[in-house]
Amino acid sequence: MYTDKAVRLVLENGMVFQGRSFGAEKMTSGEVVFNTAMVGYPENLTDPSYEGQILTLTYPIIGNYGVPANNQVDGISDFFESERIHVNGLIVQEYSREYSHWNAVKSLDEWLREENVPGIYGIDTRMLTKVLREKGSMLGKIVYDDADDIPYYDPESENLVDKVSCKQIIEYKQGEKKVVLVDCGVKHNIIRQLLSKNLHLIRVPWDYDFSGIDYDGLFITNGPGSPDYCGATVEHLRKAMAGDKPIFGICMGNQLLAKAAGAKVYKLKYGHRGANQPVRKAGTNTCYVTSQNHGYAVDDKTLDGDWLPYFVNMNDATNEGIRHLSKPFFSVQFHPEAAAGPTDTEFFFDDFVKLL
Ligand SMILES: NC(=O)CC[C@H](N)C(=O)O
Repeated sequence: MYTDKAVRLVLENGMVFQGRSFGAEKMTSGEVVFNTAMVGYPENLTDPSYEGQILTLTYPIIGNYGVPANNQVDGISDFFESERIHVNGLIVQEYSREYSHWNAVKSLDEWLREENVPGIYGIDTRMLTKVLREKGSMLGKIVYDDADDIPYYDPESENLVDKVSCKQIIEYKQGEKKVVLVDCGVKHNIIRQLLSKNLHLIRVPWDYDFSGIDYDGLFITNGPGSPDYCGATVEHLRKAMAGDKPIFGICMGNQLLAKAAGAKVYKLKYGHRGANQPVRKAGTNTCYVTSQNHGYAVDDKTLDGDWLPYFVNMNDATNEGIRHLSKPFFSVQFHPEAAAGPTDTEFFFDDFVKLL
């Protein structure tokens, strides 16, 4: 049974939200962010880009479809986005004790306890989200009424990419075309997508100098925290950009490609996290609904003349992708692999394969 103790969510601006615990019986701290998707907690909790964050789900009833089994083929899980839960804590309005789904094998509460991650329910997540939208993302902590306080933890005080990237090269051999995947904290659905295109994937750590590999294309993954920690990746990308082999980046990959191109990246007030973020292809009226999870954005006004903005967010007009004018280099800030979310932009994987 879940812990169900009186616990508090405390924000760095002093606001306190009273709730009750589920999941692991443990206090926690991190950056409090919110995701507006209605479904997708198994994918979101295991997305490495959420490392160190306390995730608020704005959909008011969470847990009612349980959690799937962690079946894996070659280390790639069927339904999760990595090997473990990456959030430091989970904030929900109502936790559904009952669950029912064809592939559910356990409750969300059981899974959180197994992975030693605390949850808090009974929080007015609409009010909390309004606070985060007005004041910006904030540090926060989940603390117990009957225990000593803990300090705030700022996930941006350390290199999170180094924590979640693979530690050595992993090869997935299938087709003839060789793609180097620079792993900044890759979501498994990116690997599933690329393998479904029959590629020979060589997954390398974020700071690996891949220039010695004879590859056909380069892929830069998503990843947690500030892109400023990934100077090594940016240096390697710059060297690759002197040639003309195709480069495709997603999310952190967009930010790192932009930095390699000389542009600036800044932190958004509260980020984009959800499954219905509208983007428009620059210079057209073509729009897509996308899955997103990012706190930083590229300042595309700082791109030099060889680069163009590729997509624009229709809510706040921030950059959602860049492309090179003449070379086959492009990246998107949103998630074409979805997981969770709409698959409308999955065609980018085919676009990339056609360039190889
Ligand atoms: N999903 C991602 O790759 C996120 C990139 C980066 N950590 C950000 O928050 O903007």
